[in-house]
Amino acid sequence: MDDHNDSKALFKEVFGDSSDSDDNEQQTQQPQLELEEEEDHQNPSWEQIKEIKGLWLCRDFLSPRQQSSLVSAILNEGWFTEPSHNQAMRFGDLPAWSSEISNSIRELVLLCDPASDPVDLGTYDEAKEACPFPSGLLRREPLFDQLIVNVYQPGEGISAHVDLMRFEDGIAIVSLESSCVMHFTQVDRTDCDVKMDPPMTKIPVYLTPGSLVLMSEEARYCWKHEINRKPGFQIWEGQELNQMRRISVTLRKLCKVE
Ligand SMILES: O=C(O)CCC(=O)C(=O)O
Ligand SMILES: [Fe+2]
Repeated sequence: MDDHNDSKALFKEVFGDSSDSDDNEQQTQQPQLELEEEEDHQNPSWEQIKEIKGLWLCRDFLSPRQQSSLVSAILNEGWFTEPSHNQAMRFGDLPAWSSEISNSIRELVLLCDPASDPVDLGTYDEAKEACPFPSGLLRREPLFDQLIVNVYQPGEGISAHVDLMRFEDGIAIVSLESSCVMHFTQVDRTDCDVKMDPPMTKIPVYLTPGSLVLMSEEARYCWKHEINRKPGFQIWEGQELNQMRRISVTLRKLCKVE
């Protein structure tokens, strides 16, 4: 309990807290990840991975200060006290720091969501293509209700997979600590006829600490993602990456059960 409160306080200190701004206001969820904090100014910019529809990267989603605060909040949860504990999964009511991330993702994507700017309807389709998260998904409540935190020691990664179909479209991954290369390969399915030349190309995506990956549509359903941290696989710009511990936070939404 105390640990939880400590981490909440720590997170508030670094990320700000809008809940005590006006006692008379209804307790509404406000975006609290102040990504444009004064002395910790970040300028988050989106990069579309052009080979993979629906794959977006925001390289400077969290500032170094926000990253260390988030790492502390995660470690303060007490989920990783044993070296053998390397994954924690939570459903439903997620920790405050995780809601902060969700709010921040929503806020950041809304800044370039064509549906929130009806003026330029002529180019709506183009603008939709250029949006990091489909509008329909962005408006769902909650945006995410499942959380996985993975802690990888050097050499450890995750094998190629498509996330389970029990999760809706629209997945977010925040990277912390060690940089890594995530590789994407096409799934071998007839309903995923993604045109690639040559067809089995592996697309590497460099994930730096503080970056955010958003996967939807083809990226989520038609491509596997993997992180192979065995020697010889973590190469970026011709250099083998120096590996340390890596932490990732994955946010997803469970499909509704009919
Ligand atoms: O650790 C990561 O960056 C990816 C995690 C992941 O793909 C998953 O949990 O499904
Ligand atoms: Fe995954």
